[in-house]
Amino acid sequence: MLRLEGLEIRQGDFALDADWALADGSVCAVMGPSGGGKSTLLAAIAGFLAPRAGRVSWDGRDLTALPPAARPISILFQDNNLFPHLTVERNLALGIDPKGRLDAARRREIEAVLDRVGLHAMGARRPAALSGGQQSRAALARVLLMDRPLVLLDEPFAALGPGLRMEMLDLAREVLAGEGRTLMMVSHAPEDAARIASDIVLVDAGRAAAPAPAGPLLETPPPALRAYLGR
Ligand SMILES: Nc1ncnc2c1ncn2[C@@H]1O[C@H](COP(=O)(O)OP(=O)(O)OP(=O)(O)O)[C@@H](O)[C@H]1O
Repeated sequence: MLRLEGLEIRQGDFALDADWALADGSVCAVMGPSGGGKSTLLAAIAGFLAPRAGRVSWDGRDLTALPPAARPISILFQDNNLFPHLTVERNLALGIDPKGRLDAARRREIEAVLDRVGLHAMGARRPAALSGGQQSRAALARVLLMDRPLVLLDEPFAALGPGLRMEMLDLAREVLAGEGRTLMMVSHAPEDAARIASDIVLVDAGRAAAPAPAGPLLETPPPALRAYLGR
């Protein structure tokens, strides 16, 4: 279980506090006004930003002092973080081994995750030879291969058209949350949250509120969320 205990994040003049836990297997949308601190919250959980006070823990283990790579977390950003000069297969291999080694067993493992995300036999291509949606699938395949229990999505599908974005959200839920992983995703689109989120964390006015069930919150949004949803 992810737990944020008395977490205080400072970034220049900007301050954000959080004190809550997120149940395992949740699909949690992180919502709130622009500049409210959604990406900052994810960066602190992932370990790219050291908090001024408090702890980030997973299953009771304090992660606060650990570098990002040592945390049970993978993070997916909008640009997908695929190296353009490397094949999809090599990009995926780098997700689990800093040297990106490819032996026969590793190749089979990579082929299997590529199949799961709908990229059968595309491992030899470079990212430029894939469509935008296929690149998103490759990035998702790398997260699958990394097999960490907490996955943070910082608007990875925002550049895709609405139909394709929904397809990718469904796929993310199916292949990631479907196996018991916990998902947190920053989203600007209420329909994203309505589609896959079990919970919503509202980030506003210097505070990341505790996760609350998505259905009731979207149905009767509090003022900060209503403004954000444009209602
Ligand atoms: N490196 C930095 N130094 C100082 N302040 C920063 C830095 N990066 C971001 N900020 C500030 O931190 C606040 C939160 O930014 P953040 O990107 O987390 O917001 P967000 O909710 O993700 O916004 P958006 O929805 O626009 O992406 C903003 O006020 C921003 O100006």
